[in-house]
Amino acid sequence: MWAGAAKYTNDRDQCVSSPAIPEKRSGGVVADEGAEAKLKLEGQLRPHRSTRLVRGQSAPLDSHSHYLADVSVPPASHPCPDPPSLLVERPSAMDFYHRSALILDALDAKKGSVKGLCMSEATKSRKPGEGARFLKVVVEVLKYRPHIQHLLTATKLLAQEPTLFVPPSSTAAAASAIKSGVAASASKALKQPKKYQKQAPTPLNLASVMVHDLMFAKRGLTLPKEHKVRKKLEKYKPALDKENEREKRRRKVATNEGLQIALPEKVASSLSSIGKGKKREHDADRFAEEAGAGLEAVGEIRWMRVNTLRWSVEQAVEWFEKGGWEMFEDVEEMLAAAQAKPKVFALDAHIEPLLALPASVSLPTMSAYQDGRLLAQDKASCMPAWVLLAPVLADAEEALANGLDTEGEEKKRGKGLRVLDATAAPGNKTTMAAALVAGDPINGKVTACERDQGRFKVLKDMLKRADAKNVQPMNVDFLSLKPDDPKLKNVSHLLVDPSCSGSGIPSRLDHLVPSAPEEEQLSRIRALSNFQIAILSHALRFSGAKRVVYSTCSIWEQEDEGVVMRVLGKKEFREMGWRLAPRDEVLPTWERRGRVEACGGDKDIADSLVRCLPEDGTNGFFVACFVKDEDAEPIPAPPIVAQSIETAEAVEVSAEDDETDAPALVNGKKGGKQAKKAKSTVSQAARIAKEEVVGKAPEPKPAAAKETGASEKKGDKKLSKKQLYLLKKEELKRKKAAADE
Ligand SMILES: C[S@@+](CC[C@H](N)C(=O)[O-])C[C@H]1O[C@@H](n2cnc3c(N)ncnc32)[C@H](O)[C@@H]1O
Repeated sequence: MWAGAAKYTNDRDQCVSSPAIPEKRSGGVVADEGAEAKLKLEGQLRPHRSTRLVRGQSAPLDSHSHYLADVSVPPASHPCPDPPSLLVERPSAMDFYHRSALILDALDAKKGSVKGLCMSEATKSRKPGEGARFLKVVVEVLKYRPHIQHLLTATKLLAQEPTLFVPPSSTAAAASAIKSGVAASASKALKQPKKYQKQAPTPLNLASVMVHDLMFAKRGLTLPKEHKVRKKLEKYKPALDKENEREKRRRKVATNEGLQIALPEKVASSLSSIGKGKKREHDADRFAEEAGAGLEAVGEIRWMRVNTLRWSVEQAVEWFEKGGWEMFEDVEEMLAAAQAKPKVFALDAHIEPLLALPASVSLPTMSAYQDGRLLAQDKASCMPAWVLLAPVLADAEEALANGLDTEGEEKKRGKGLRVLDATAAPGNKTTMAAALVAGDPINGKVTACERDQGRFKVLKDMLKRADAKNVQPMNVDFLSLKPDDPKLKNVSHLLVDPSCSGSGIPSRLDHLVPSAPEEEQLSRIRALSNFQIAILSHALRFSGAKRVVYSTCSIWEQEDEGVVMRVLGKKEFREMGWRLAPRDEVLPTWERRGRVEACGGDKDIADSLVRCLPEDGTNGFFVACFVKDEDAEPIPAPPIVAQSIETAEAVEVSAEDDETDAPALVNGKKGGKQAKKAKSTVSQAARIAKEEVVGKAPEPKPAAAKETGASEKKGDKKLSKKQLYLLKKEELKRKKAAADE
């Protein structure tokens, strides 16, 4: 292990907050004051040195003390350079409501998907089952949200109780803004003080979560009976009930469920099993984690990867057959047979360690899933590691078969291969790559980079679960690694699966959140594609790199073929010998390939690429494989595609988008190292994206020069209305063509 790795893997880990406080649950949310008292008795809680709301900002417990618990401040000498969540030490009874409302705020600000944000919030405290509980509560609130907002308006609850949902340190301006009934100005007023505001949910969302529990949760509000907020809210119950009944009559529905936004049946049924009973908590967490990564069953198939670090495909087949499962060679046949017999499975035709089961299969009952011998991973998500490493595996087998097992021939069988996963969490592709290169004859290693601290923890959990001992995880920004670092010179194979829009994942529950205006979406996608180009370009610069696989779970051309064409358009990479691996090295029998039109009409380029859509039984996905041949003539510049001349734009993009995952939050609200790092990533992305057909990225101009560089500035601006119109038209044409197919 090299020194840098140790720094990143160990130091930060020690910064985890004090042990998670067990909670006494009484329903959907948490009431943990009893637990806290118990812990105090047991001496597990650090004594409260000072009572503050935020670090360095003292605020006596005032009349709002009902709202938030006090927070103990770590001693000045605390070794942690980056103290974790400001709420961590002593969550109040309101904590779960508060954090659920923060998730709703983040959703409203388009900072991620429902599942991704729930998981990301849960990783802050790492309580078992918390991700699933957030998911359940947030989805329930979202389903009722329009109705709850109606109730709040009709009963004037927010206006009459201006401080009830406002954190204690908020200014009087906030209170008066709320009184005026304008939620937007209230939340604007809450922007002060900044540090605190970072942790304060908007009153509207906090009220929505609490009114949801008061009105629609089976066990009602889970605050202690004497809690001031509970007592105040309960006074409004008769008025809320009255309005609720009136609304049911008006909408001609008999039950409260009739007031919800409907969920697709599949999503509803998978959610209904979450959090039922303590036994299922672990599974529920896993559900949320997998859902966050877009790994839940798509359509009729549940894809399961045999984790060859713990098991072999042969052992898996034997295990299934012993348990009365019938094996099929063909997935379609298996699905047909599943109508009559649920215990059926099939071997996948494209990816060796992959099995297909009926989507109805119950994972909690499957011991091989519980102990990590089988991992739930969508087929498309297995493609990148397979495409990256299948040729090495084939070479190794051939070399062994031909007796090339001597010292001098080791290279030919891939011995000691070094893989680098640039953007690794939650670790599905990392663990698959690790499994493919582990043990004889390759004995390879994987270095896994993950920039986000919370997601890094998820990555480490996944490595443990998969028993991936040949992986070196690093909590680091991949862009900060030096491609010519001598310690990384043996890295020959890279996985680049950067944050993307996640538009290929059909079950992200995003229909519960109003979609962003189109222009906003377009600019977000442009920013994402610039970021993706930066990460991919960085990977191609690694001195020992020979094969680089780029993938997204997006279906947008701008993030898929668009990125590939813009990278192939760079003279720098063509001169290094980079090109796309031909179809026969990239899942040759997979039928859906790149879009010819998006590849400037070049059929060979399109043929080298793999696309997946939900109708293929997978998530929407895209895979491209770059190979370097330094001895061959550089490939000619590819055709220029309309979108490839889109100008780069340092658009601020939201980060913890999903597990599915977007680049880190760069909206100026996120302070500290993380934000600075992220900001540098995005501006670097924007700068690199400016390199078009030739040359290096221009050095950033001094501020004054920027001001006067009018013509260049023009090019850097957002798309014109005409460009937007053309893009939209193109998109409609494509959608129509896809529908006709
Ligand atoms: C799409 S996810 C990767 C999913 C992963 N490959 C898997 O299969 O489980 C992208 C991840 O990259 C991380 N990321 C984004 N920018 C990064 C950077 N510059 N360096 C390292 N990690 C980054 C995000 O935090 C996110 O966890």
